[in-house]
Amino acid sequence: MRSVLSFRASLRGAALRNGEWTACRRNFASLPVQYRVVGQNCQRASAQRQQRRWQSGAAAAVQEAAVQTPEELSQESIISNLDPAEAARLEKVRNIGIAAHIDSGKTTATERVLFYTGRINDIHEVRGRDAVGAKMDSMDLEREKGITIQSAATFCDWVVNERAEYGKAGQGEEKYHINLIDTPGHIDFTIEVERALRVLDGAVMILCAVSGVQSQTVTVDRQMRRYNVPRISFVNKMDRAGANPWKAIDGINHKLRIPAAAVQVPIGMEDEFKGVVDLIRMKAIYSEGNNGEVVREAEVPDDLREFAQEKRRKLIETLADVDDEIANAFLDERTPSPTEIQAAIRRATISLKFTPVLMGSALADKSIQPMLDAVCDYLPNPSEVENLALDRRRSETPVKLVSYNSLPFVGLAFKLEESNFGQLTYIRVYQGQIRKGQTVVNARTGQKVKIPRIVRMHSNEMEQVQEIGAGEICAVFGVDCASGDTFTDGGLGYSMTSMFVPDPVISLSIRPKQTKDTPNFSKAMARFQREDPTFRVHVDTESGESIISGMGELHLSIYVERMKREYGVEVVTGQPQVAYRETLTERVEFDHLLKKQTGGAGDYARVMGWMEPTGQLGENKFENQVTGGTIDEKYLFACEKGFNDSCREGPLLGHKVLGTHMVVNDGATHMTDSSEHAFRTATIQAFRQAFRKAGPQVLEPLMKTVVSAPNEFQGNIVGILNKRNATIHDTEIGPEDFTLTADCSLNSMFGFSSQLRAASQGKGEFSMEFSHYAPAPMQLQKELVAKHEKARLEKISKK
Ligand SMILES: Nc1nc2c(ncn2[C@@H]2O[C@H](COP(=O)(O)OP(=O)(O)OP(=O)(O)O)[C@@H](O)[C@H]2O)c(=O)[nH]1
Repeated sequence: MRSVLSFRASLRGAALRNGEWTACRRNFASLPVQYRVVGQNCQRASAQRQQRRWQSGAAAAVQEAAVQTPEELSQESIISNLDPAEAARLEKVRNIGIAAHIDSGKTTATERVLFYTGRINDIHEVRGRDAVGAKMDSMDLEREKGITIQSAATFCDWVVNERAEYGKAGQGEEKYHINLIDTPGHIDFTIEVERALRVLDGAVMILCAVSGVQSQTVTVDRQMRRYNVPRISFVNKMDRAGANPWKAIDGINHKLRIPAAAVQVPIGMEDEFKGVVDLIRMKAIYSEGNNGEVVREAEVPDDLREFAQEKRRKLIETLADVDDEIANAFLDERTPSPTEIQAAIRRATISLKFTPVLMGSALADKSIQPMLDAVCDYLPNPSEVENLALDRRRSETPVKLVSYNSLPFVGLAFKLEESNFGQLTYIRVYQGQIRKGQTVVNARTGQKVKIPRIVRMHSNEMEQVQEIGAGEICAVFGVDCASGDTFTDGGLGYSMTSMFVPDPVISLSIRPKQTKDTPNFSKAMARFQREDPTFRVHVDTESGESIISGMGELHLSIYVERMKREYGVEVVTGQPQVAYRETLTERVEFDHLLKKQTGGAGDYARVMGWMEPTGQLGENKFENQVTGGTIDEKYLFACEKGFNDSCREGPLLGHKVLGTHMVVNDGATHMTDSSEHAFRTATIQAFRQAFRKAGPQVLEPLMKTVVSAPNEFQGNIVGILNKRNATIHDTEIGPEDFTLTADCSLNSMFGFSSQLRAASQGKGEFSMEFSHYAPAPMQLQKELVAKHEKARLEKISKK
C-alpha cells in the first residue's frame, strides 16, 4: 500500500506542476489496476482544481461586469435562502424520457409503467389483438402501424419501498412524481426525441436483448449527449430467443463509449426468463401475478451465486474507474456497502460518467418495477441538473435557472399540438410557477399572453390544474407561439437556447385532388408546419407547385395520410425529390458592371473581387475587403443581401449553395444611378457568372444506412445494395441476424423498403439517417443540370 501512496503523491505533484501526467499515461496500460485507479484520481483532482480556479475567476469577472436589475438581485437572495420544504418537494420529482431504436419496446414498457403506477387499469399491447392499442400510441395511425409517430407525455407516482440494505429501514415509503415522455424510434420522427431530450432531466435508454446497440441507439446516444442527459439503460426482450444482455452491455461500453455495467443479472434466459438478481443488495426479484404486479424478493438462487458475485465485482471495478469514493474503497481493499455503491451509481450517472444497466421483459411483464426504482434512485431531480438561460440585458451572459417556486417564472415551450380545443403548448417550467390566469411574456416577441387553462397530459387525455410548480412539465391552451419560445413573468430578460433542428433531406410536390379542398389543405399544411419544425412547405417559384420537405419517405407519407384522415383531403403527390446542394471547387475572380442608363433613372453598380471554396461544405461566407470607400457601406450591405439570395437558389439547379466564400474588394459607384437595388442585382449577376466558371458541382445527400435481417437473406440484400451503388463499411454477423452499415446516396434508395421486404420475406429492417453531402456522380450531375435548364427555358418561352 505504501508504494501505491507514494506513487499517488509523485503523480499528483507531476500532474499539478507541469502536466507530466500525459507522459505517465503512455505506460499506463501496463500498470496494475490499483495504480491505474490512483493515476486517474490524480488526473481528475488536477482537472478539478484547474476548473475551480477558472470558475472563480469567471464568476468574479461576471460580477464585476454585471449591472443587476432589482428582479435579478431578488433572484439571488432567494437562491441563497432556499426553503428546505421546497428542496424536499423537488427531490421527489423526476422528468424522464424513454428513447431507443425502433421497436425496442418503449411503448410496451411505458404501458407497464402506467399499469404498475395505477394510471391505467388494464394492459393493452402495441398491435394487440384486442384492437385497443397501447395508451401512449393514441393516434389511429400509430395503432394501425404499430409504430410511435409523436412523442406522448404522461405522469405517474411511484412508491419506492424502504430497503434496509440502503440504511433506509424505518423511513417507510418514498413517493416520487414522474413526468414521462415516450418517444418514437424511427429516424424520420427524430425531432420528437430531440425536443423531449431538450427539456428532460434524465432518460431510460432501452436496448433489445437480441440486437444490442443498433443504429438508432447511436443516434439517441448522440442526442442525449447533445443535451447532457444522464441515462439508465434497460435491456428489454430478455424472453426472446438469442437474448444476450452482455453483448448489449459490451455495445454500450465500446460502441457508445460510455462506461456501463450491469446492476442485475438475469434468472433464466429466453423463455425461461424468470426475474433478476439485484447485484447491489444481492437479492433475487421476481414479478408475479397475472401481469407481473406482485414483486417478490427472495434469496439469490444457489446456481447463480458465484456468477452474481463475479458481476458484482465487475460493477465495483467499473465504478472505481469513474468514482473517487469507490476507488478509495478499492484501494483500501474494502468492499463498499450497498449504500455506498448506490450513492456512487447515482453520482456517476448524474455526472454523465456511467450508465447502470438493468434488464427485463416488458412484454412478459418482468422486472419493470426495479427499472422504476432505478429511475428514482439514479436519475437526477430537477435541482440537480444545470439549466442555463441567456440574460439578454447583460450581453447574453449565461445564468443558472433554479427550480424553485418562489423565483420569477421561466419556461420553455418545447412542443405544439393542435387539439379539439385549440393550440396546445407543452411547457417545461424551469423556475417559478405558472398559474391559470397569469400573464406571461414571450421573450422572443415581447408579447404578453394570459394563460387561460393549464393541463397535465396523460397521452391524449388531460387533467385540468390551477398551477404548475418549478421543475415540472405541463401544457397550456390559448398561447400563440413558436416551438422553442421562452416565456418569463416579464421581469427577467432571460431566454433559453432552443433545440437542434436537422435540415430536411427529401421533398415532393403535393396538391389537393379537388380544388374545393384547397382551404382545408392549406389549414392542414399550416398546422403540420407549426407542430413539426422538420416538416417544411414552400411554393416552387418556377412550377408554382407546393413542395413539402421532411426527414424521409415515411415522414412525408404519414402527413399525406393524416391529411386524408384528419382533414378529409385526398392529395396527388409527385415523385420524391432529393435536397441537392451546389458548391464550387476553384477560385475565380470577377469584375462585373451593371449599367442601364437609357432614359430616366438608370442602374449603375460595379463589383469586383473573387469567389473560392471555404474549404468545408458548411456555411457560406461574404467578406468585404473594400478600402478607400469605392463602394459605400449601405451598398456593401446590399451586396451581402445579393450574395445571400444567390446562396439560397444556386445557379445550377436552384438548390441551396454550400461552402462558398465571396470577397468584394473593389468597385465603382455612380453619383445618381447607383442604388441598393443596383448593387444587389450586380452581386447576384456576378455570383452566377463566377460560380459557373469556378468548377461548380452538384452535391447529393449520403445516408448512413443500417440494414439487419436474418442471416439467410444476407446474399440477396448485399446484391440489392451493390446495385444501388452503396458502400458497405461493416457487417456484423450474429447467431441469427446480420447487421450491415453502408453509405448510400438518398437518390438511389427510393423504393428500397419494398425491395428489402420482398428479399427478406418481410423480416428485414433498415434505417437511414443523413450523414453528409458529397459530389453526385458526373452523369447524374449532367442530367440534373440539363433538366433544370430545360424547365427554365420552357418557363421563359411560356411567358
Ligand atoms: N418478445 C418480446 N417482444 C417485445 C417486448 N417488448 C416489446 N415487444 C414487442 O416489440 C414490438 C415493438 O414494441 P413497441 O413497444 O411498439 O416498441 P417501440 O420501441 O415503442 O416502437 P417505436 O416507437 O415504433 O420505435 C411489439 O410487437 C411488442 O409486442 C419484450 O419484452 N419481449
